[in-house]
Amino acid sequence: MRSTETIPARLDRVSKRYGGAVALDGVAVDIRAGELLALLGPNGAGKTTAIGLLLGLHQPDAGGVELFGQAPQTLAARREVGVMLQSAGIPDTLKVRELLELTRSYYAEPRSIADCVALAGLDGLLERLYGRLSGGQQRRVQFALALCGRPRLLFLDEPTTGLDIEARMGLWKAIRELVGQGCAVLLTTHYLEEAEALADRVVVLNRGRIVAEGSVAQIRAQVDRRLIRCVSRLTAAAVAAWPGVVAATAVAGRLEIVVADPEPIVRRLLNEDPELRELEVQRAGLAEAFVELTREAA
Ligand SMILES: Nc1ncnc2c1ncn2[C@@H]1O[C@H](COP(=O)(O)OP(=O)(O)OP(=O)(O)O)[C@@H](O)[C@H]1O
Repeated sequence: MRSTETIPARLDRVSKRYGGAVALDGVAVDIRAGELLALLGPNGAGKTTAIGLLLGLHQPDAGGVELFGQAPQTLAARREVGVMLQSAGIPDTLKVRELLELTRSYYAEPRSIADCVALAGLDGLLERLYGRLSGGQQRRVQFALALCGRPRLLFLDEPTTGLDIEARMGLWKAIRELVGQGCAVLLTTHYLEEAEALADRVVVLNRGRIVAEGSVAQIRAQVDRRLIRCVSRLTAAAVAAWPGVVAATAVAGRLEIVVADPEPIVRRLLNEDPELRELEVQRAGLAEAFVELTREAA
């Protein structure tokens, strides 16, 4: 049998139902040290359930869940884990410094306050009450609390929601630094550019099943599509019905058309609308692949 002690997190053919609803159906994923795994999927795909199982908050109906080769409820395993969830439940009436000191006290070898401040971008916030911070500042405090115990496994559930661009870039840099130090990270995000920027590996869940898995480049190649953009009087609904068009949408006054083979569609576009402007063709990104993968599976 393969030793699993060095694998920070493992879901081994896990299934979970809530009454009649299947939340996860035979999902197998390992998260390795020094790897950032992005778990993607539309609403209801099973991402939160997967995190809940790994945190020991729920029991699977079938299959196994391990943290560092142990049950997720084990104290020794939990001490290796840092968590930043959507709902934080952090007391409003404590100062940022007090929150950090309290959380650090649970761990054997916590990071220094100065390191936490630097990694999470908390300059000038230590003496402020948590409840009086802006949403983005609170998010950064939550990140600091997740990493202050020097975890070997970090769960980041939509960590940059509500952050401005500068704060988001700062958080990405800190996440890369932690991964570089060997930390394993499970990231869920609705920002596909975040997965493109950070993920070593992507797992796409839909309706409780893995529908695609691999590097960002592999997922993108699995759905090798081109994205045509233009300004045109043609409607998205009309273009969507053309043979060879995978999807067509109107985005901010432009048509965005996903296709496998761009030339015939470009020809037809120019034929049907000689006034068409600002034509661009590019390789489709993770976002387009993701939409198609989750739609195919549905
Ligand atoms: N406590 C619960 N009771 C009943 N059904 C639940 C419960 N928790 C989750 N489910 C169902 O299980 C499925 C998976 O939900 P889950 O929250 O894991 O999805 P998700 O991928 O995290 O979605 P989102 O992106 O919306 O957060 C959904 O159909 C959901 O309605």
